[in-house]
Amino acid sequence: MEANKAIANRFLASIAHEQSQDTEITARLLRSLPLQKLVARGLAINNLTLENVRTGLAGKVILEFGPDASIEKEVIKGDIKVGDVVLVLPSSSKKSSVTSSCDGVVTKCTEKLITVAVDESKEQEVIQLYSYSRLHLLKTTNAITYQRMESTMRKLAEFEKTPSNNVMQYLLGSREFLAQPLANCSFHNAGLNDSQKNAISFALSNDICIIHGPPGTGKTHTLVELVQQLVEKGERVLVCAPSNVAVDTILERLAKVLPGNLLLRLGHPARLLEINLSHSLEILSRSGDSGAIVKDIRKEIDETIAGIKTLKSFKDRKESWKEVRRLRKELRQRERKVIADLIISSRVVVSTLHGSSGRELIACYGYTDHLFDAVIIDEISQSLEPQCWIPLISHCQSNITKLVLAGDDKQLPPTIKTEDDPATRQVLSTTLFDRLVDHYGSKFKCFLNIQYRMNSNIMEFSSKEMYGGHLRAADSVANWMLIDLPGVDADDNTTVPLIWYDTQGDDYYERKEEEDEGSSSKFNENEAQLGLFHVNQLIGSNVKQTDIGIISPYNAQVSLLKKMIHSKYPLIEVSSIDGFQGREKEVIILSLVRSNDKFEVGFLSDERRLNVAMTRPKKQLCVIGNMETLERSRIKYLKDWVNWSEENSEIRYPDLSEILE
Ligand SMILES: Nc1ncnc2c1ncn2[C@@H]1O[C@H](COP(=O)(O)OP(=O)(O)OP(=O)(O)O)[C@@H](O)[C@H]1O
Repeated sequence: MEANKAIANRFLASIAHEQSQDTEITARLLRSLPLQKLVARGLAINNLTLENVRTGLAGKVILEFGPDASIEKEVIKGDIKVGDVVLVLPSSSKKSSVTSSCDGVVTKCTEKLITVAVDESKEQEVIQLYSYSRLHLLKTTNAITYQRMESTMRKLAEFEKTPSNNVMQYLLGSREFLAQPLANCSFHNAGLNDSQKNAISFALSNDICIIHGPPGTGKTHTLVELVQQLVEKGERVLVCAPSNVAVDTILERLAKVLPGNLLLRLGHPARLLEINLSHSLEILSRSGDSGAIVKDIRKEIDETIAGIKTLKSFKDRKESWKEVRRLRKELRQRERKVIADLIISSRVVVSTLHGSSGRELIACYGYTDHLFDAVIIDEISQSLEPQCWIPLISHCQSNITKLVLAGDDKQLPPTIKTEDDPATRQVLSTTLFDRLVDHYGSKFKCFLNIQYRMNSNIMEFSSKEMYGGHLRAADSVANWMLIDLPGVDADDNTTVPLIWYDTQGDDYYERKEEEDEGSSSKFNENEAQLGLFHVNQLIGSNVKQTDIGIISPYNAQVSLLKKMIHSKYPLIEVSSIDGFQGREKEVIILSLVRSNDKFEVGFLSDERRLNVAMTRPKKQLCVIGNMETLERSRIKYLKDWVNWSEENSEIRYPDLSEILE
């Protein structure tokens, strides 16, 4: 079988399984937990009122919800965020009628307002929602992301022979890689280090390149310079990442170095930073002359819809809907042209991987044959491989001649929901980064070897175990400690980069959360007390709350820590390790939780998760955990970590009675 069909078929089966698992897990939770518990788990937002309905871009209606003022002062967001798919339901409705609700995508989520974009075809359901005084949102499975991966894989399978495009051939493993001599390059950013310069020159000279950037090594820095260089060469670039957060990070940096009119952000402008708003396709399409006409039509539609609410007779409502449909058709035609003009006149388009197959972009091929020369994908190790194919397959008409992938295979992989099928897990957890390195070795991989985040002691174990000892700390950070922060006192807690509170002994036994639908997590109360104890000491030494982060691999421990810490220190960030990937703090307290006689370590056995945890702090890492449980587990990485820590960190043996005083 041809390589394209083999890859596509492998993923098609896995995507289908993953989607069914994801849907099943969500459905089980929605079925079995009452609304209050769903809210407590962050899966629902209750007590909302529908305040406004307006027309969005590309056939979407935007529903604006606010908190029901008689019950809540603000929207209790839980885990619901921009990009999530939600069901909108009347608060009075029985769970059994969930299927008849209206679904949409969250486009904005603040304390005062949450907006949901629904398809215009759902207009009847939207009108029905108007008659309910109180509504709630339920987080549900995002079928769209699966559909896009699936249709991309189907298109990949349809190629009758290997495509002539070089980039595709590398991805299919059907082309030998021969590195080209490095182009001479004059860099805009004079401060780039040699490994960054090398990566940029390599990417400019070759069709394909992987930029391997361990934590804090300036991946984004490097990509920004690369984009500048490509634009100067006259190339059109599509920059993608799996999440909106990652996309916005790179957009913010690009906006500082590229002329505004060359840069365009696809997707909802909801969470864009102020500085990025001027690049939003939606905002730009509303300005200028053609934007003004489009705006007028939109206004007319919104007024007509608002009027429908007040109409009593079915016939009048039907007539008004007919008018809305006519206006929408006109709006779509005008909008399409305005949007295509904007995209074609830009040089760099930034979007999520899924967004790269959006209607707005694809419609441009009605006006031009060629949109992009180069595709850059950031956070490749957090993307499923089928996601990475989306920009390439959606724009195969453009005949992409360069692909640059950036990421780190030693940090957390994409989340996979499937638990019951190891084969599916294996297929999906192998990222494009892994597969290419497996096939081509390091032939087109460029390693960034200087990190600008951590004191060298904090970095050392990670460098040795995960990066072959090749990572170095920049001089500017190698020796920094908490005492270097303005106003911080010099004492035992601020002049040490690595601290371990060893909790071996009976006082710190782990406990299991009460079994609930879905899962049961672990927690360790006395470890949490110890976390609070260390925080008290740091605050006593004048370290700011906002400079401290507390993380743990277990959600139950995160909840416990939040309760304990936030009542006293509301500005300290408490998070799961997974939720903290890509972030940093001056000091990180890591609560490991596991402490048992069987030496079971659960989540701790994933070395990539621990690697993320230990590379978040800049000036101090404080680990709270039972060294014996780790040392006597069967996991070599954990044994090595304990042995290394015994030599290289300050080990403290807490006296619990003093701490609990
Ligand atoms: N050549 C350099 N000289 C000085 N500082 C640099 C250099 N390259 C990167 N930095 C700094 O290092 C920090 C990390 O850079 P950046 O955010 O680009 O890294 P990253 O690899 O994308 O980060 P992450 O680990 O979160 O993925 C930033 O504060 C950046 O300013």
